[in-house]
Amino acid sequence: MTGTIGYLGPKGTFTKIAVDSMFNGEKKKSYQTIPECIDAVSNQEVKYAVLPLENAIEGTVNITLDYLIQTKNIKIVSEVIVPIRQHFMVHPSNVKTWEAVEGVYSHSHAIAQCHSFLRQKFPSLDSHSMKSTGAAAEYVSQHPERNIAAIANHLAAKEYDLSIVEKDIHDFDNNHTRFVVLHHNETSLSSTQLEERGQKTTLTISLPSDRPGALHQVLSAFAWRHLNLSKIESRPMKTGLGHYYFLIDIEQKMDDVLIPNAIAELESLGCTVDVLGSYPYYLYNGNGVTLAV
Ligand SMILES: O=C(O)C(=O)C[C@]1(C(=O)O)C=C[C@@H](O)C=C1
Repeated sequence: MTGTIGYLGPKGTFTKIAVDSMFNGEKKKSYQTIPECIDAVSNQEVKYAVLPLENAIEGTVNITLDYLIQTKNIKIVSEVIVPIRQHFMVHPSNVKTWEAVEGVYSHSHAIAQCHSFLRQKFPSLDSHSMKSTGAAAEYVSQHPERNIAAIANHLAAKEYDLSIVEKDIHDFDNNHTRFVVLHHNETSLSSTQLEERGQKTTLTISLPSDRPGALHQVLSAFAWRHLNLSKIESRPMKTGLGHYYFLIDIEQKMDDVLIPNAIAELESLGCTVDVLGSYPYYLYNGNGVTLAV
């Protein structure tokens, strides 16, 4: 694998952990926002982009999904699932006063993953949404004069010299995020560092309007072929109230018969189907790969 890899940075983000678990030795370039990173892979400024798609507590990262769907020339070529541990951190000069912080900074998904902790410990604390957890940690490190905190991971604490004052503040233990690797063609990408956990094919399906039972017919095209679905989600098409498309993950790779025939059946019902990718997925458990901080 050669070529630059784009990711949601700066240093110390969860996406940086994901990108390092998949790519070792390649040049990496951080982008401040998800759309900028998607544009970079679409314009071939970078070869691959790694971005968060779904979190076990907070659900889909809508901005990744929406841009992925709108940007027609990129596909999901691989996926890595990363455990997410959120910590509460402050500038070292504020360690003694951390229980009186006047604000908390983080990515909106990270704040949402720690909702119960924040509600119980700081019922009236202002939370500020930042472009990433890494950007929040960087901001807190640059403002020692303010008694503020960031929610971020242990690498961010190390990177920006912050002190973790409360560990593992996410509301549920089994916190994981799916990160997708995007590329401007359809060739799936295998990791040389991680063990494969399975294969998936992701489709978007828009239903014909005003057809009773259309969703039932869509699902039965998969059911009678014994195609196992691991996710179904609806998203607004942004063309008007009540207009949705469905995002479906099939738990197998694209084959020559079953999935193409299911798609043909859906198209004959008047559905529009797009394949967002057919790719292997991996679990990074923190072992076996040395992460470059
Ligand atoms: O802000 C980061 O560190 C990210 O990599 C983004 C992101 C997300 O968008 O969900 C990734 C994983 C965590 O779920 C929280 C934040």
